[in-house]
Amino acid sequence: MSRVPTAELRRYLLTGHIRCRDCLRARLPRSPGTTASPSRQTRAFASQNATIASIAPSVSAAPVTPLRKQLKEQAKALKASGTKKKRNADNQTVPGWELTVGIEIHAQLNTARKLFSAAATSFNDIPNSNVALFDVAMPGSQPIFQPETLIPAVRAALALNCAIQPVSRFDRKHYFHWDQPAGYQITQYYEPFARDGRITLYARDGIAPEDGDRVDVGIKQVQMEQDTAKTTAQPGEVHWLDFNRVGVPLIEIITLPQIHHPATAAALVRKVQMLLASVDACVSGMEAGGLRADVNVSVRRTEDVATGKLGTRTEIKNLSSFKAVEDAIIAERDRQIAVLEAGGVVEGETRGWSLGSTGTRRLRGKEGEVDYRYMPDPDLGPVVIGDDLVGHLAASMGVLPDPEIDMLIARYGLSAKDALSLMLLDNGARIQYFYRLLDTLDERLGIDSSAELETRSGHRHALLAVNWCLHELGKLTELSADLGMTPEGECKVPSADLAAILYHLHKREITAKVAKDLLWGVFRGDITSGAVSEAINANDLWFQEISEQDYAALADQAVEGEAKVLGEFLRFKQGKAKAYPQGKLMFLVGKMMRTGPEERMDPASAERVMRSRIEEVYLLALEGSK
Ligand SMILES: Nc1ncnc2c1ncn2[C@@H]1O[C@H](COP(=O)(O)OP(=O)(O)OP(=O)(O)O)[C@@H](O)[C@H]1O
Ligand SMILES: [Mg+2]
Ligand SMILES: [Mg+2]
Repeated sequence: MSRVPTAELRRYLLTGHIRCRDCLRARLPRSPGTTASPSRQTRAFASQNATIASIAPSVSAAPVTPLRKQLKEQAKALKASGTKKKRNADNQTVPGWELTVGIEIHAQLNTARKLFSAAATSFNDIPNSNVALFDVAMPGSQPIFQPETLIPAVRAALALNCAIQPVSRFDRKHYFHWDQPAGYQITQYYEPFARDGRITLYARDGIAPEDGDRVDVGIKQVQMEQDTAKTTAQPGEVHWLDFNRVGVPLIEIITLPQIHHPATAAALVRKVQMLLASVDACVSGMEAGGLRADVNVSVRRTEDVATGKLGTRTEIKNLSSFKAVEDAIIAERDRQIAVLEAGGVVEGETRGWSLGSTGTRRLRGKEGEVDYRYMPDPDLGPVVIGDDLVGHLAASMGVLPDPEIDMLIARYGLSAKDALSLMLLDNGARIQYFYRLLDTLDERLGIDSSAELETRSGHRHALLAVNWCLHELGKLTELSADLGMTPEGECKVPSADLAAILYHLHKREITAKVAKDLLWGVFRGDITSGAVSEAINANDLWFQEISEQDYAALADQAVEGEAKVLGEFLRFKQGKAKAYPQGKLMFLVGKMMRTGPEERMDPASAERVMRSRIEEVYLLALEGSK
């Protein structure tokens, strides 16, 4: 992130004095490094507030380390410590105990304006450039509810099967922290705009096997509220603040305490992300910070389940990955059980979790819990949502994830796992890319995309497209920067260019190896958009396959001296071995590929010819000689 230009904000925050009338305009640094060390005043402000950090409800001050790196370091540390962690899949239950979890999910709504001001909600702009006077609580400024924020909010609540409330209200929730200039957050709590929802999770969503085929989790309510400023911690107790995020509309989705397994909790958050993306309600997913989860955890002995009374809950705030949700719940469950088994009591408290840790850590206890002094906001009237709006949004909602996954499986022959991955990647944009790619591919292959593709060969090009969308595009991001995927489903590899590559591959006009090289060429910009075929021409990359006779000759050569290997095929034919020796077959194919002109050979053809030579020539000869 670039440096936060503090000059204007400092003036306001420290002296209450501000010059500009509308938005706070950022000033670019005069030269790099000139303002890198913060002024005494900023330091004073930061340290004065440092103690407050420990009681503030949300501080997103963690320095950003790539997830992959964090996980690697975590694995290394575990290996070094000699402690082998139990796999999460084997750690869903503890005999004699029942776990209960309720989740609060905060999601940034996809709107152009903030909740109570007309400032833009763009996050990639220069820090502190999208800040209206109300957003920094300028005395005299007032909230102006932006009705358009209701559109994604209501769509999200409908996707969660909630009852939309005709009248809802905003309250002030008071606490003091630097990321909240007014000293209170405007939120709905007592009269939210949506209640009584439900989310259904299936086995394919990744719920714990103990939950069977499906589990329903109730949604207590969905409320609208303001986001806080973004804090970036710097060395020496200095914090940089970006007020672009202040006042951005959020929804808080609160589930009932009806989840009993850690994997099911993670699956619920994943599904909520997918649902919000499918109705276009949310800007980005967890990996990009658009979704954050707080998990509430309690345990009770199985013999106490019949009493209906839950154990005391603790809350772990601000989890930012699905894995963190599952890991933190497991760690907290085990901690609570250990406390109770040692004869202690679980205290209601707020706890924190950082990636790679093995336990949750206490942030504040119940006695330290802030009294939020909720009160109705006198500057805001009730929000009235008419049936016409609800009806219109319900009618125009589009396909939700479950029917879409069903369709992907039935129509294109995808596995449930691949369908789910496609839906989740790039917060729903990867599947849009897949549809664009498939449309172009269908058109080039002359396939009527509206017709049912029931045969296996009908699925073949779709499966090829899925495979490349998931795995080959995925490989590009492993080694290099991101794909630059837009919400509409276009990226650095235009779908039309990938369609051209896959068209030639599907028609067996190029090899898979050449196709992969072309993909890199397009990604790096070496091949300009629309010029895939020209690149194949220019570099003489067309596949000129050797003849069947050539393949047969290579097969004969590969089989020479391999009597023992051929014996394995004979054993299978005679029923002495149960499984076909596929590994041995591929060994022989490998030999063929190494001796022949690889760029003119197709491994699938080599395999086919080798298999038929074994069956029709060599085995007959072997049988005859016995
Ligand atoms: N005994 C319990 N065990 C586990 N979860 C619980 C238990 N009791 C309540 N919960 C869950 O705790 C969550 C409470 O969230 P809610 O937003 O209503 O209150 P809060 O956490 O006090 O407020 P906030 O954190 O927003 O200031 C819900 O998801 C609920 O299901
Ligand atoms: Mg809450
Ligand atoms: Mg909470």
